[in-house]
Amino acid sequence: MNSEFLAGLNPAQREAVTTPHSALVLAGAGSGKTRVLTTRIAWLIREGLASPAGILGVTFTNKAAREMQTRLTAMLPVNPKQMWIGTFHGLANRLLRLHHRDVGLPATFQILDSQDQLAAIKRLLKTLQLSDETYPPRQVMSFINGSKEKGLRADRFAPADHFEVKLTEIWREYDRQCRREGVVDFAELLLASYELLSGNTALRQHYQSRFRHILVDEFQDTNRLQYAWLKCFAGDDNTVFAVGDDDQSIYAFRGAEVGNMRDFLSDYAAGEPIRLEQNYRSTSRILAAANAVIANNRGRLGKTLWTDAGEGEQIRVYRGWSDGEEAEFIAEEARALKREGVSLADVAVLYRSNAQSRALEHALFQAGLSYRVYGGLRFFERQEIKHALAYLRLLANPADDNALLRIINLPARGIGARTVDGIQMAARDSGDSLWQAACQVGGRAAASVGRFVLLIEELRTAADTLGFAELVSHVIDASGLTAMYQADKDGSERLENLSELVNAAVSFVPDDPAQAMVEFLAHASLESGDHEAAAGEEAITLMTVHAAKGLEFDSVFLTGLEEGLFPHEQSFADPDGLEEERRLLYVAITRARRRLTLSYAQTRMLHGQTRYPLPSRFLDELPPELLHPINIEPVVRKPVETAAPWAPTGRKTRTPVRTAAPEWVGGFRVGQTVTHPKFGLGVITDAEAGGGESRVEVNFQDAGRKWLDLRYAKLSAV
Ligand SMILES: Nc1ncnc2c1ncn2[C@@H]1O[C@H](COP(=O)(O)OP(=O)(O)OP(=O)(O)O)[C@@H](O)[C@H]1O
Ligand SMILES: [Mg+2]
Repeated sequence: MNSEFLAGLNPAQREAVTTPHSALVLAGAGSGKTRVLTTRIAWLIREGLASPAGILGVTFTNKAAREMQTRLTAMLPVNPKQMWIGTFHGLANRLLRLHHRDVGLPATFQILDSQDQLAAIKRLLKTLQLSDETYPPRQVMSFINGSKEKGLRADRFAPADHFEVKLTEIWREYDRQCRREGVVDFAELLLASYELLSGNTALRQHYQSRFRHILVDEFQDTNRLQYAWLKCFAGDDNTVFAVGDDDQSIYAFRGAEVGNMRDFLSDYAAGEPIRLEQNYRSTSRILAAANAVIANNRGRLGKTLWTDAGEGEQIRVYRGWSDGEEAEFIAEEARALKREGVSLADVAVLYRSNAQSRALEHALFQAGLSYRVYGGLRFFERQEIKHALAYLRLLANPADDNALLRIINLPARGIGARTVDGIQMAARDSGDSLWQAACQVGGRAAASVGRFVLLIEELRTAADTLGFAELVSHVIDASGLTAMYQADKDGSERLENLSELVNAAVSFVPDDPAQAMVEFLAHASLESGDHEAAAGEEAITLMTVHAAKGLEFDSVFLTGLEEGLFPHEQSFADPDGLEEERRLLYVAITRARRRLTLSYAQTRMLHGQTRYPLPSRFLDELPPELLHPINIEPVVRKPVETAAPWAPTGRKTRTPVRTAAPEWVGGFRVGQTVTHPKFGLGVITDAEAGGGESRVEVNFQDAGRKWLDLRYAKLSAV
């Protein structure tokens, strides 16, 4: 039992690593849950209690899976491919590849990412001659996915009303279309592999005796289907080891259920959860801030978290006049850190919404700092990459109608929309794939379509002789994509990305070289946006708080702490929504090891609109003694007689003091927070002065935007 892996762990961690039973580790951020899980795998193998092939490990992102594999190969002489470590989707894909026949899929089935899925739904609505105003494609998509994530099938679904009857019909047709084309969406990956196992006792027993040890990280974010999926692997003799933190559950909007934790304890007779209470990540000030925020949530399972890392620096709070100024401040700070010798790889800038990254990217670019945006437009989602992949997909699977539609006239080769419609109609009538229909086109379009068919056939021949990476390169050139982007004066970045795609193909190591293309295409659909094109270079990490889960950085800038943004406006109406936002904030704060900077702006451009947000209510939930306002004069707190109606109970008021005033009108200026006896609290968004008249426009928290004449309006500054 005295493995070297146990040295350096605290007693609770050691217990978790070595427990012979199924167990749930319930512990706060940075307490070593992921470390314990990884160490447990290494320990089980080293002690001879498990073989690498007997491990099933579920992580939340592909990046986390890769990190875990890298760590394990450093600890043990194992081939990481032997262990099944991956995301739910990645593992489901692996299962379906092995058993595609049992679920009626072709060996080369393709995975639709959400963009592809949306395109497939739009195409279907057109075929069914349904209006996408009556049936908005996104709504159809979330109906289908949401239902599948509950383990449902169109045949067993009980529609609640006429609209759902119609949606269910579309769903049934959509599934038929996917089958015909040999494609599978994300929700289907999980559901089909779940049905495969739950419906086949022999197969289930096979996997149960293979994977003696099942380990799950970030367990709080599993949904019902994922829970049921895991259960298929867990027979009487398997141990299931799950680690999680109810305070970090941030995917309720996608059906994640903290209730799974309670079920886990009873389903696996796991006894009491194992608690880890020491945080090894953050300074005590950072931890105190996180603890203070999350204490405002109800119904928590309850945990203790402490650190002996020392107080550390205060948490800095910066207020920018605009989002641009906020971004410049961060760029300036990052530059200063770099001058001090801090590696940019230790710096992260986090935000609530992807749309915020633009201003930040701009400022970092201007400052000449390298950065990497995660989870924005993923590498494999870029249009030029999708075009190239569509050629490969059509080579791998001629029935892939999505792929054919994308490239039949791209680059333009004189095949008009009417010809494409004709092909679609012919395919519908004969039940053929679009490819088969295209091969039979006659008449005026025969020449142009014929050229396309010849091209694909030529590429297919090339696929038989070329290595995979050579094939990718050949496809990009022979298809005309290279020439198309060369002719485009803004095409140079796209050309770079295309050659990066060739690089990705060169460095891709398939499990089965004969299947390199199919495996690569699956990888491209599942990859969660952490393609490290400029790997090796030290760069600042830009990501959403959701994407930052499980990660840690020495310095964290958390931006956009504004009402409407964080907490997000969609959460206002619903106390559960607000609690989820608070958990998100808890996740964000606990990413920081040593230095945390919070920032907000008084004006922000979002989705093409200028907003004048109030500072986030969450700022009020942080104990003031932990904070160091950088450019805000001391906050004067005074009691209010009546709290603003939208304010949560217990909200303290604060007197924001503004930076240099751009424009004063009758004692007020744009950006200022004011109150009105009838309309309540608001922010001045515009002002006009002329003659004896001065007017201001105020955006009231409750009453919306109003122009007020300053001669009559009883406005007062807050
Ligand atoms: N016993 C220990 N001694 C020293 N460092 C430790 C110990 N346990 C964990 N750590 C370190 O603490 C940090 C946080 O660990 P880890 O990421 O495993 O926490 P976690 O509980 O998974 O956090 P999160 O909830 O954010 O996912 C890591 O840098 C890890 O290496
Ligand atoms: Mg973790």
